[in-house]
Amino acid sequence: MAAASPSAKPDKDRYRWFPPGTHITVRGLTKRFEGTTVYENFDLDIPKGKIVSVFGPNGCGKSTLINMISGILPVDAGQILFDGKSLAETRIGYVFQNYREAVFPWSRAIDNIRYPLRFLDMTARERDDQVEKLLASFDVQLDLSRYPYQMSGGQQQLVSIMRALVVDPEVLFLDEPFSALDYEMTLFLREKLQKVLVERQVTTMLVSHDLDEAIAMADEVLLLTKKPTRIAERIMFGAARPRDEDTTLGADFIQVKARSLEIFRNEVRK
Ligand SMILES: Nc1ncnc2c1ncn2[C@@H]1O[C@H](COP(=O)(O)OP(=O)(O)OP(=O)(O)O)[C@@H](O)[C@H]1O
Repeated sequence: MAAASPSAKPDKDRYRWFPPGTHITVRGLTKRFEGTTVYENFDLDIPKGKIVSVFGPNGCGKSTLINMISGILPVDAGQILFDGKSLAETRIGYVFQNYREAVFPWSRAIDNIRYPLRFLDMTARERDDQVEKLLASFDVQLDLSRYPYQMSGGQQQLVSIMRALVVDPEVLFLDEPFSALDYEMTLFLREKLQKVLVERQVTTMLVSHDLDEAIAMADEVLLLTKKPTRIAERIMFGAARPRDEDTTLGADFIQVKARSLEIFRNEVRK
């Protein structure tokens, strides 16, 4: 007899059960907008310390998913836990697509980066150390005394990524963080971000419209269906890191991309 899937368990157990190595557990998630059901009784497990890319048809609810998990958007029903803890007990970071609205125009880069630390119970010295450590991990040349208007879009997004990471988040959410940037800056930021996330073992959910990016950044690609949204498939991608443009030329990448495209096309045709 086949093993019972978690969703076949009685509700009481389903809410408690999750596979080893899981960081985020989503159970029975339901979300409707004006009569449209986006998620209905949706379950998801996100592994600890891994990068999971979220990819799917237009409007299927990629942003809605990470916004609900990160607490930006209320859920209609369901439970979300982080290592069994609530969101309030978990340190998270969030990077928005639109960095222009995310960075504070009145603050220098360094003050933007430092900002979230003021909400943590730390001494001034500890805050400085935290910022220093982060800057060292990124290892980039950036004049931190500049204001956002004196920086390129890519530099501003870099600042907002650093601001999200300065609190040493257990979980990081990114909603199309590179889609407004030019290709050169995108490649540069992907490389830097990957390095820091892997070093710090941050559990990461990345929404991307770019399938190559979704795969190249990910340990696992979460492919979603059209609404009401379910998981179409989860595909592991185990290529060595650091990954760069050449990663997308490898046989394993091409295989994962072909399978992802097949699922995506099937969904879009429905
Ligand atoms: N505040 C809202 N009010 C009404 N409908 C909404 C709201 N936010 C999202 N939706 C709808 O919910 C669905 C999912 O939206 P969401 O932005 O999460 O999808 P997405 O997969 O991230 O989209 P895209 O591929 O366009 O980035 C869409 O049909 C969208 O129109």
